Amino acid sequence: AIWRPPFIQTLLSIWRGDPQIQQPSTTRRSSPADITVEHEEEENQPTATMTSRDKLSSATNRRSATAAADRVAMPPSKLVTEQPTEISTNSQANSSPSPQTTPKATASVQLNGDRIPSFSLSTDPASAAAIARTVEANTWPSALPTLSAPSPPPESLVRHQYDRQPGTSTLAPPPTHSSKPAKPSRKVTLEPGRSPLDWARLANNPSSDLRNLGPGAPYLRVTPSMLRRQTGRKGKDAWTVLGGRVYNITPYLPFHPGGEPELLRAAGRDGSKLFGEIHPWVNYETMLSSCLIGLLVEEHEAKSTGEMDAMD
Ligand code: HEM
Repeated sequence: AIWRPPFIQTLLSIWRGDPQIQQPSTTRRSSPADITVEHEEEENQPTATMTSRDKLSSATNRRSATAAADRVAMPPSKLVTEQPTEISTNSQANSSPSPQTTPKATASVQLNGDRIPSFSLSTDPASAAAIARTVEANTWPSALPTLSAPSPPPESLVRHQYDRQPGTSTLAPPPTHSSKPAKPSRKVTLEPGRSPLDWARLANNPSSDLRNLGPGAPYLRVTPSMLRRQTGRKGKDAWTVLGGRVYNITPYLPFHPGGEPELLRAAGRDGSKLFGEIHPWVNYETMLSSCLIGLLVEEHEAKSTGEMDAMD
């Protein structure tokens, strides 16, 4: 083989129309084998004047000479020889097998001025480390969107939106005095004709004897012993004491909104405290005026019906 300067060989290759020489790729690794294949196809065209041995010898000499010249003339790819320091230091990761099975994006940082990373699919285990170090080095262009996840909403907003307590809707009207009381009602369903108006009509009828003492009977001085016998049982009327006065509550029992058993709790004794605990606003004096028996007196004070008339 005749020694020729490298640039001469390069010019010859360009003149021959070798695509590998005319359009060198910056991303593909140029190897002498690649170029040799091109020449091999070209040189394998047989001629009539060459023997098979001459053709073999000629082709071999040309290939070796061309490959040697290309190695000198064509600098290796920068991606192969000029790896960043941080990537080349991960040769240990290259040698050890990685359990990663899915392809990962790899960063190849070009050091020709613009530090814009490019990515390609690869199973190289050093790629992840290269990406991480590239990001840490803040080489991302500012125009590219970041991959950071949006921050979650504040805990207070989540709690107010999804954990609203019943009855606290912002659409509900503000609480007023017409709202139901917290204590459940203990009223009972009364029989027809037992309404407060029915009671008022009956109580104001002069022909009604709600005292059950006979027509024109005077007011009585009632002793505690007399009161205890008026329990509403064994055919006797139910008397109670409200504010020192004795009333016959027997005719009112079917009209009592709280039910007869409730009203009978005060029968035969002083019901003032019990009454005041449940409904002190009720005007019992007016409602039971026609049921008045007399005054509660001490045991020795009960003398005559004449004194009972003085209660008026
Ligand atoms: C002293 C024994 C009495 C007891 C233990 C008693 C008990 C009750 C109870 C438990 C209620 C239902 C309260 C509710 O949850 O709404 C009630 C209602 C009522 N009671 Fe009595 N009561 C007594 C005497 C009387 C008397 C003497 C009168 C009148 C003559 C009366 C008139 C009423 C009225 C008008 C209501 C309805 C109150 C309302 O609409 O809020 N009670 N009573």
